[in-house]
Amino acid sequence: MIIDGNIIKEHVKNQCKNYQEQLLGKEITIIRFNPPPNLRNSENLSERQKSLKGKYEAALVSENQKVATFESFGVKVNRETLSPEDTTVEQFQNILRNLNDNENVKAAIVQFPIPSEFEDSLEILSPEKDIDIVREEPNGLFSAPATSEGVARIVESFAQPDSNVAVIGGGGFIGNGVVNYLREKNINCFILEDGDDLTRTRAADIVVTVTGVPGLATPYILPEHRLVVDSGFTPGETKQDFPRGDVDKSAYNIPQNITPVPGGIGPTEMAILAERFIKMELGIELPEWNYQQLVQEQLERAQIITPLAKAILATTNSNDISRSPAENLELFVLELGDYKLTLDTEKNIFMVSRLQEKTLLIQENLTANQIEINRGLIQQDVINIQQLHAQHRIDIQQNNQSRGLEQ
Ligand SMILES: Nc1nc(=O)c2c([nH]1)NC[C@@H]1CN(c3ccc(C(=O)N[C@@H](CCC(=O)O)C(=O)O)cc3)C=[N+]21
Repeated sequence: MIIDGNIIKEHVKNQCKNYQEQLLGKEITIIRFNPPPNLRNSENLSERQKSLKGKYEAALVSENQKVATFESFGVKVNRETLSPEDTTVEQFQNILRNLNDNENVKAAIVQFPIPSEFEDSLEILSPEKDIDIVREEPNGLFSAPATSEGVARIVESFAQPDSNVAVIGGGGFIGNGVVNYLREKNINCFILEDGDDLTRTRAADIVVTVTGVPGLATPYILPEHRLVVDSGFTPGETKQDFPRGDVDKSAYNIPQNITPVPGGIGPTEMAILAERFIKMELGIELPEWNYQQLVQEQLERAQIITPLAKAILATTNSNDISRSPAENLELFVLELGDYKLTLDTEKNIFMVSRLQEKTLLIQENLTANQIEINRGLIQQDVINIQQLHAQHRIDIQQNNQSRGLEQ
């Protein structure tokens, strides 16, 4: 199974939306450095420089994801983007002091990497605003970065009592956080580093990689594992290239379960940050999720909704069904309440989407009789579709009756 981190992200975001009113006026600031000038022109860069440049690019990708996540439940995000050559250490320190003093700013994240001369100044950030533990010090609320917690929570979703987890890159700050979280949960683990004999992962049933070395874990290293969690994220060299994780794509068919890049730990981290903000600001711990349970829940919801939605579309007067684009004879579209129901008779696919957010909730391949996408379905969707279906049946009956009277 390819693990879908967006199921977790949607689940948590939907819960956060319930607290939207209480979060009104609360802000988070994200500070990010542009790459230093020597990395900006892409020619003649050493491998090390290319890798560092990739990390600066990843910092922007992840900032954009954080902005979208927090804004989805009404938290305002301030972006502070700094250029190393135009920023003195003193200016950076003042930015941190100002946000410490700003009562509306409840949390701050400094995106890594940052040029080394600014590192010591991170200490200035108020511990109680350090949602991602960028100061590398536990703050009484959280003990490690959100990424570490995300990785550990996925492992927890799949671990068995006798599991043994190999953490490649476990000596780094994020890897160390993973190891500490796992030990807190009494899950056995051991540490490997890039450069060690990585076939030692064969002693483990679960492998975690947090090295940021793209393609490090190959089929040779991963013969047979219950779960592989890939926390690497290296953007493609050109905009068209996909980002790469630590696990080589050729190994994707080997483990029973794997977090893909993109779509795995990245979105999971966003969910953790959202949970943390709720905990910091409202003192509320959202209920713990288990990935496999979330998938099961989504499937159950989709299985209730799909036949009802299909029945509605099948019995709707063809005058009420549109085609988009208008001339498309294969596409039947019905907008109903907050939803859009689509039947594509060419591809033989039935789809349920949420109208406002344009998110695809369910996609059923009618030929294979298989529900393929089901993320972000909430219990309210089930209730809404059940109500729409019931109302629709009343409408049909009334129409039939009135037609009967006319005859
Ligand atoms: N203080 C700090 N904390 C971080 O957590 C941190 C950081 N600095 N510096 C940069 C790295 C990188 N990182 C990512 C997080 C999410 C995605 C993510 O959500 N990616 C999407 C893809 C998004 C897209 O491709 O547009 C995905 O994997 O599906 C990517 C990268 C966090 N980082």
